Amino acid sequence: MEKSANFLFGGTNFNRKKFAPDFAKFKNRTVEDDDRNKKLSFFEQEEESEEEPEQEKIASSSSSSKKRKRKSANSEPVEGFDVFKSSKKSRSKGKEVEHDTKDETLENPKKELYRRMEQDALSRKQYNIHVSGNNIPSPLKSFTELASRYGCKKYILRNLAELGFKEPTPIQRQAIPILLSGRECFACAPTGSGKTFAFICPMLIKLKRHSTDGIRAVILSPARELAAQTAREGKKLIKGSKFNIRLMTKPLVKTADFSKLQCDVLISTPMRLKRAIKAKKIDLSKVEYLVLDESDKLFEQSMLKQIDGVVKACSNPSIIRSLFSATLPDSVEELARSIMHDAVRVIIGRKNTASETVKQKLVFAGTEEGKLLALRQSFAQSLNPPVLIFMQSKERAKQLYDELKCEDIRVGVIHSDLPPGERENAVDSFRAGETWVLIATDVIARGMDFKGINCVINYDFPDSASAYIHRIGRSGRAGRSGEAITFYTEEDVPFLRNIANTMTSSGCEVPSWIMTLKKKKWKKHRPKRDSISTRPKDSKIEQEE
Ligand SMILES: Nc1ncnc2c1ncn2[C@@H]1O[C@H](COP(=O)(O)OP(=O)(O)OP(=O)(O)O)[C@@H](O)[C@H]1O
Repeated sequence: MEKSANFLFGGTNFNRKKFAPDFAKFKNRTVEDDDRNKKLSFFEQEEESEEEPEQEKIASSSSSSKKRKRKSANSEPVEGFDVFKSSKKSRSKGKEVEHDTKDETLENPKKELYRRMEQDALSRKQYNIHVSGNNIPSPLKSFTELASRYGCKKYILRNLAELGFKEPTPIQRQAIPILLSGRECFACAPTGSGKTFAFICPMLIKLKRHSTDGIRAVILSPARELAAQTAREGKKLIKGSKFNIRLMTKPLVKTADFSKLQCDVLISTPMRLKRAIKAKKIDLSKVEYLVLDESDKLFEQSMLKQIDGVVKACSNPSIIRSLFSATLPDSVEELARSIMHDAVRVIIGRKNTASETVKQKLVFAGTEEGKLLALRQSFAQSLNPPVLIFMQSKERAKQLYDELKCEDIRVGVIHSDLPPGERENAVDSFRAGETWVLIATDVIARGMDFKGINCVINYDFPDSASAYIHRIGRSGRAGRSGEAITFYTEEDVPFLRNIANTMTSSGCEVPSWIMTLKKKKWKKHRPKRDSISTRPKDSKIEQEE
């Protein structure tokens, strides 16, 4: 027993001196404090009585402490203080009570704190949650805790239930309480593990209700399709409320009067938002929440300038920023640490690994012609749609589409040369099952949640390990199983080892000769490849003439 306790608290030494103010909170709690809290709850009940959660609004004190309270060591939500809140709640409702009573808590704050720490450690171990930072809030046990701990409105819980979500995913268990307690965070969790709701849910709970005060939350996504998907997912969660979630579209940037626009949450790509900022069309000074989804992509050189512009425009000093991705390079972590305030780091499982629910295979195709033959053969043998095929460039995506479009396969294509409407159609038709095979560039490699993709084919070898992780992560989402096939030619062999490492760390077997290859440092591996065609060269010449 003692052994397991040592294990759980390995490296953790409770510093009573450091947390003296928090002990004082336990000791100095008075009847007035209780009354004050009751008044706050009542005030909130008056405002939105039909939506008010049944359980006591523990979060009222934390929401009133919004303005940079996290800067003060005294007011930070230390774990002991959380315990205090939940014991108060359990007295009032008699629910979720373990065995703590007020007296016990007051007399034994240290014991209580240890108990909570032990529970948190067990829970984090169970869900493979790794955290670092100060005073990290306990992971959620269930969605209902959102009401009991944070005063979440009923409609959100109802909508989560309607979506069929029975319990929070590991990233939701930990990231939601962190953001709800007013802390900044950067998080890395596998593809398809529910990161979207991990940041939308706490945002809506904290914003509480629709307001005419202007934009209060911004979510940045690196691609239009992902921004549109995030807006759609967010709207599922606000059903039954007056919240306004808006997607920044081209017409909106051009024509909208943002000073009059009803918008609580704005979802945009960095480019579109930067344009609106530059044209002085939009005021982001009241933004309380900023989420950088697929943060490592957003921090790439091509987007960094726009991100910088948006971060600067969100000038509210109390802003809470968060970074989410399935891949978190050390450089992004460093950047995050330097710009964020007292941020909590959350990693689910092992950092930068592929989803374990995807069966991964490497296939040597020899030449470009060999790839096309292999693809046709596999379709002829067993086409199990939906299938997503990734290409290294829009030119190659067009070429493959031209090769396959006249065959019996319902095939679509998406790349950045297509007009927005056609891009949207390509995604919608694929979602609706009208196209079985979607040929794509990396524009949809990240974040896109197509239900039940059976197979991802990396027709062209990905240009980085993170591209590989995101591409194959379009399959095997939300616990489902999936498959990923990666074609390679001689040119790709030097880079096999990097993919092989990712494969083995997510439980897939890799031929031993690949593991003996030298690891190569890669910078965007996109070799010049022969064009895609199986037509005999002579017939091509005839046609060109
Ligand atoms: N608590 C939950 N229970 C069941 N399903 C969930 C839960 N939360 C989210 N999902 C579903 O899981 C799927 C993947 O979620 P999401 O798109 O947020 O993944 P992600 O972690 O952002 O992936 P990626 O890294 O690819 O962006 C979605 O279909 C979503 O509806």
